[in-house]
Parts: sequence; C-alpha cells; structure tokens
Amino acid sequence: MKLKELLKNITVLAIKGSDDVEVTGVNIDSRRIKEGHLFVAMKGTQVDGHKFIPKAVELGAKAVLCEVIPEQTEENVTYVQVADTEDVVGIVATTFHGNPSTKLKLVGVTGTNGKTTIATLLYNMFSKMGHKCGLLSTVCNYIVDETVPADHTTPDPIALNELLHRMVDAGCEYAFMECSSHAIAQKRIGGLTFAGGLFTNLTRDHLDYHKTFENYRNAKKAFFDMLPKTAFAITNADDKNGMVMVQNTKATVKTYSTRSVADFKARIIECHFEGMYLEVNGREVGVQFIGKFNVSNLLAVYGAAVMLGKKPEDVLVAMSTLHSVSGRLEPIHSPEGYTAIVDYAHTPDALENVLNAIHEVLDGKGEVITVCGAGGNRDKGKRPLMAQEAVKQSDRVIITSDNPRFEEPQDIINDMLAGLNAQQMKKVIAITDRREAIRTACMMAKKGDVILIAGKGHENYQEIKGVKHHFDDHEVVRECF
Ligand SMILES: CC(=O)N[C@H]1[C@@H](OP(=O)(O)OP(=O)(O)OC[C@H]2O[C@@H](n3ccc(=O)[nH]c3=O)[C@H](O)[C@@H]2O)O[C@H](CO)[C@@H](O)[C@@H]1O[C@H](C)C(=O)N[C@@H](C)C(=O)N[C@H](CCC(=O)O)C(=O)O
Ligand SMILES: Nc1ncnc2c1ncn2[C@@H]1O[C@H](COP(=O)(O)OP(=O)(O)OP(=O)(O)O)[C@@H](O)[C@H]1O
Ligand SMILES: N[C@H](CCC[C@H](N)C(=O)O)C(=O)O
Ligand SMILES: [Mg+2]
Repeated sequence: MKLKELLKNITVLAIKGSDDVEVTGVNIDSRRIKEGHLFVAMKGTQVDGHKFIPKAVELGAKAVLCEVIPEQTEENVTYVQVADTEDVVGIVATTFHGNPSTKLKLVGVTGTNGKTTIATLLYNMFSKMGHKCGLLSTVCNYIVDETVPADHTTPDPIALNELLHRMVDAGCEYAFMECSSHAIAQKRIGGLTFAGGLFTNLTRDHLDYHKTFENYRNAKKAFFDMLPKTAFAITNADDKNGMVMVQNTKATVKTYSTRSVADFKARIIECHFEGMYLEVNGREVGVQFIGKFNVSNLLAVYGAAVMLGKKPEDVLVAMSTLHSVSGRLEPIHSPEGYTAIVDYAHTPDALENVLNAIHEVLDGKGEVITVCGAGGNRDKGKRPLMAQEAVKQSDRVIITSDNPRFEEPQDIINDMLAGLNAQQMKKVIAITDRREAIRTACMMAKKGDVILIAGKGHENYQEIKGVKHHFDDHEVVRECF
C-alpha cells in the first residue's frame, strides 16, 4: 500500500520525503522491522520509541511516523510528523489491513472481571450456531479453529489488526474480543469499528498502572464513548458504574440485571454443583455453570446474541450446551470425594464472588480450603484485600505464590498477611512453594470439602524473574489425587 493511502485518515503535521512510496508493513517495534515497513515511534512506559528510529531504518524501514522528526534523516526514507503517535497508530494499522473490523461484526467486552468468560462463551455459542468466528482473549486467540497463542488480554494494535485481517480472510462473520483497560488507555483498539460493546463490572484492579480508580473507570468508559451510532452497548445495571459507562455513548443502550427491571433479566430457580436452572426473560433454561456472577455473564451473552439478531429461543438452546471456560470455576473431583476448583480469581471482588458461588452450592455441607497468592510487580494495594476476602469465606487459607515476577515471593505474602488481624491469622498458613501449598490443601481436605485454588486459572506457567517455568494448577491437583 502507498504511504499516502495509509495517511489519508489521520492529521499529518509535517512530512519530509515522498508519500508516494510503497509500504510493505506497519510496526511499532524496531526489532520486528522488515524491508519496506513503516515504523511508528511510540512513547512507552519504559522507553521512548523515537530512540529506535535509526535502528528501524537500518533494518529496512522506508517510512517513519513520529512526533518529532529526527535531526539526522536518511535520503530514501520518508518521515511523517503527527501530534500523538498513540492516537493514530490504530487507524494506520487498520487502514493497512483493509479495515477488517468493518468486514465482520466485532463485539468488545470490557470490565474488571468476566471478559474472558463472556467473549469465549459468545465465540463458542456463535460457532455452535454454525458461524465462522474469531476470538481474542487472555487465554488464547482463535481464527475459526486455528489457535494463536495470546500474550496479552488485548493485543497491540499491529498484532490486533493482523489477527482481524486473518479472521476476515478465513471467512469469519463475527469476532469477539476482550478490551482491557490498558488497551483502551493505550488506544490499541483505535480505528476499529465495533458492532457492539459489553460492560461487566468495575472493582479495583490495575491501580499500579491507572493510579486512581477514577482513571481506571474513565479508561473503561472511553470504550463506550468511541462506539458508533450503529452499535449496541449492553451494560450491567447491577453494577454501581453500569450506567456511568454508557452515559455519553452514541450506541443503542440495553441493560441486564439479576435484581431489577432491565432489558435482559434472569433469576436462579435452582442450583447444584452441576449447574443451575434459570429463568431468562420469562423462559426457563438449564445451564452448566454455577455462581450468581455467571448468571450476569450469561445474561450479557444472551443480550449480545439477541442484539446480533438471534432469536431468544435459539439463544437459550445454544446456551444450555455451553461449558465453563478453562480455569474459570473449573471443578476437578477427587477419588476421596472432595472437589478442587481451579479459578482465575485475582482480584478481591473475584475472590469474594467465587467463594459466594461455592457456598451457594455447598450450602454448609463441607469446609472450604482456599489456596491463593498475588502477582508480583502489579497492583500491590489489592494484596491485603485479597487475603481478607479469602479468610472471610474459608475455613482454612493457605497463602502462597502466584507469579512473583521480579519480587521476592515472601514480600508479596507478607503484604497479603498484613491485611489480617490475629484472630483471622488463626486459620491461615503461608507456604511459599505453590505446589507444596496445593499438596497441603489436598492433605487437609475431607469428603465433601471444597478446595479453591485461585489466581492462575488457565496459566500453565509460573513467572519468576523474567522466566516462565511450567506450572499448571490442574496438573498439580491431579498429581495429588
Ligand atoms: C504497561 C503496558 O501496558 N505496557 C505495554 C506497552 O509497552 P510500553 O509502553 O511499556 O513500551 P516500552 O517498552 O516503553 O517501549 C516503547 C516503544 O518502543 C518500542 N521499542 C522498544 C524496544 C526496542 O528495542 N525497540 C522498540 O521499537 C516498543 O515496541 C514500544 O512501541 O505497549 C506494548 C505494546 O502494545 C505492550 O506489549 C506492553 O505490555 C506490557 C508487556 C504488559 O505487561 N502489559 C500488561 C500490563 C497489559 O497490557 N495488560 C493488559 C490487561 C490485563 C488484564 O486486565 O487482563 C492486557 O491487555 O494484557
Ligand atoms: N461477572 C463476574 N463478576 C465477578 N467475578 C467474576 C465474573 N466473571 C468471572 N469472575 C471471576 O473473575 C475471574 C476472571 O474471570 P475472567 O477471566 O472471565 O475475567 P477477565 O475480565 O477476562 O479477567 P482479566 O482482566 O484477567 O482478563 C474468574 O475466574 C472468576 O473468579
Ligand atoms: N496470575 C495473575 C493474574 C494476572 C491477571 C492479569 N490479567 C493482570 O493483572 O495483568 C497474576 O497476577 O500474575
Ligand atoms: Mg481476560
């Protein structure tokens, strides 16, 4: 594609060189530059990408998009100046890939918890209904049946548009994606056309990055602000911030609720460890999920499917066949008659909800042993709160390591323990080694008990000092059995 074509949807402040050159790719990382690429220099959280302009040119970049044109420039390279590269990178990337989001129906999910669950269930449901679909999620990306490993919840704008392009080429009619607050704030989703947006809930997380809860909320809200008039915005009326999210959106607003009047409404008729009976907008349906929060997740899925034009009765039939998503409230039954539940709860709110869900089903008939930790080099403020939530609803708690990253595991554990008083400490032990912690829980458990192993869900590694060591909660549980 010609550079001038790529620039037609953005405001250019200055240009040095010809815009009639052929561009063979767009990249934000100098290390990935190939002959003929356009290099976009981004000011990051660690380094300023402008520093790598010479490197990018050396590797074959024919054009550079930047905020400041370097003093030393090369003859055969075109330098384009814009006010803010973050504002335009998504637009340029999506233009290069032929605006893939306009060629399928793209639905984004945002909120603190439930994004992976909802996006994955939508992908599973629409695939079962016979459509070719794509999925971009924390666990894995899918182009119809082809898997593409995910290293972010929302990929960077280059990878994101490449994936959407591949989905269009593969004939996808729908794509479902998670929109993390980081991705919205960093405008990784800039330039995309969404058919719909969903909001799950908002509780504390990622304050290391966003600094204040208000910034975090505004990042989520910015997603709804960017939706076009043709889109739908489905929000959770049960969440305090549900209506705030959609207050400035141009999209058609719909609500879901398990408590009050809403466009999409549900209540639990019955629940057990295998699943629940629900009433959804006046119709009954059996689902293979437990937990009130999953009723909310399923309502969001139901609402999106209906807004995408599906008949409510067909949606409910498809919904009754869906299973839990990897590492989300995933039960593993032991030969001794107790149940281990692997779950990705890594925020205070998620822990509270998961433990609620377990108690709804357990109904006082067994004890709950929780094994949990907190990630290193991420939001430290949530650590004591997570320990408190674990203690509140468990009979025994084993505090252990999650992904320590570059922190000392014991320091993270101490931050968690600092949230507890002497009385609470009586039911807590700390075991740094996660494998040992899970083993100990299995030794403590008796018939009818539940062990909650929280925080890592689908992750099959433990990240220690920049190295990902193989570690899988499911595998360790099965070893113990
Ligand atoms: C804090 C954060 O979000 N950082 C993301 C951000 O990187 P950054 O701003 O720190 O970039 P940087 O390292 O300062 O580099 C600046 C620029 O120079 C470029 N560079 C750098 C080095 C070099 O040799 N050459 C070069 O060109 C980089 O490609 C970049 O464009 O932009 C990068 C490209 O999009 C991301 O890969 C990176 O994710 C880091 C690795 C990360 O850990 N992010 C996590 C926190 C994250 O994004 N999580 C969310 C939410 C999780 C959830 O709620 O589920 C997610 O969506 O996954
Ligand atoms: N609607 C919900 N409300 C509260 N907690 C939830 C909800 N849905 C899921 N959870 C809990 O949060 C955990 C993470 O769920 P999920 O992976 O779907 O969220 P996510 O928003 O994708 O998280 P991430 O930000 O890490 O991508 C689950 O394992 C479960 O414990
Ligand atoms: N086991 C995890 C969960 C991380 C969730 C992630 N989406 C984030 O906080 O970026 C950890 O804290 O390492
Ligand atoms: Mg996710």
